Amino acid sequence: MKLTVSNLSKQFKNKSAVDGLSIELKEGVYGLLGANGVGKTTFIQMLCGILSPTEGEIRFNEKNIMDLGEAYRDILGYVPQDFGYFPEFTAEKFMLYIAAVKGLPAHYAKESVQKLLGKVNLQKASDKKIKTFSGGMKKRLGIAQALLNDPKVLILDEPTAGLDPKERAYFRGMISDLSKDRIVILSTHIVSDVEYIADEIIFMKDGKIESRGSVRALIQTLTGKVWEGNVAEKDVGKYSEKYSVVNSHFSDKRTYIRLIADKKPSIDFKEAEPTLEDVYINIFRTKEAE
Ligand SMILES: Nc1ncnc2c1ncn2[C@@H]1O[C@H](COP(=O)(O)OP(=O)(O)OP(=O)(O)O)[C@@H](O)[C@H]1O
Repeated sequence: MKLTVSNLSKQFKNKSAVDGLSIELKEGVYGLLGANGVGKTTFIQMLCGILSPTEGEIRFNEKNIMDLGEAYRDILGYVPQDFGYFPEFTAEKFMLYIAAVKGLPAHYAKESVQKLLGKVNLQKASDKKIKTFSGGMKKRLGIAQALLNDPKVLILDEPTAGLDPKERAYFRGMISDLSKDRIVILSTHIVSDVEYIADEIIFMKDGKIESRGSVRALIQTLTGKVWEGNVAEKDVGKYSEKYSVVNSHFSDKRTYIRLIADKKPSIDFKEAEPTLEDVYINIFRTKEAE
């Protein structure tokens, strides 16, 4: 199974939201990371066949998804950023409604609705109206509806926005469980959402793929380049002008700084273990500086 994106572009008037993007995706979890506005949603909407590209194409197992039409929608699950949740519907009624829209047979729908509500831990809330749900419950319902057709390609756009840390952790576990035999694409600007569950990270910037690889490989690119130290407050500006500062905070009369540099910046610094957050900030900071 593969999803092949070739030279994909989307132009909105004079704005190029996606710009000549090519990638091949196989079974596994992909974390699509990038700051707000880099083109993630536009890319995802094209992957779902909701938006048509200005140029290029997307193929599922060598067939253009636009030509596949309904057959592609049958294998696709999509959790959009904002979902129209029908506040007066109960969770079960909403799921049955989506199952009908997806054309699933009624007897099969009834059974899988209960199973899926269980999977996302909403079984007890199945007869509660959606307007009474917390943000996390709505997100979980969004995932459950996307799974109704047992999709081969599952796409989630900013799925953890508005969730608290506990809900985020629960969500990560759930995605890991779902990833077998599927292509799962998870778009986010939050590194920790994908750090532990993605087989591959795709950094997107200005409508293009800036960098990609496994978490481990990406982190390794910064080995020996991440430093942390405590410096006098008057020197903070000097370091932030010269280096990519990942983190800084004032503590105990001095300022703690974590930065990226090819060589040890001064005797006040010691080498630190790189993280994916460092990679993210380095990519976006370096480019901004240019
Ligand atoms: N329908 C549209 N018409 C004009 N410009 C658009 C349209 N949709 C998106 N854009 C622009 O294209 C760029 C990419 O937007 P997109 O929503 O894809 O980014 P994103 O990475 O998903 O950001 P976010 O996380 O904020 O949704 C932005 O500059 C945005 O303003």
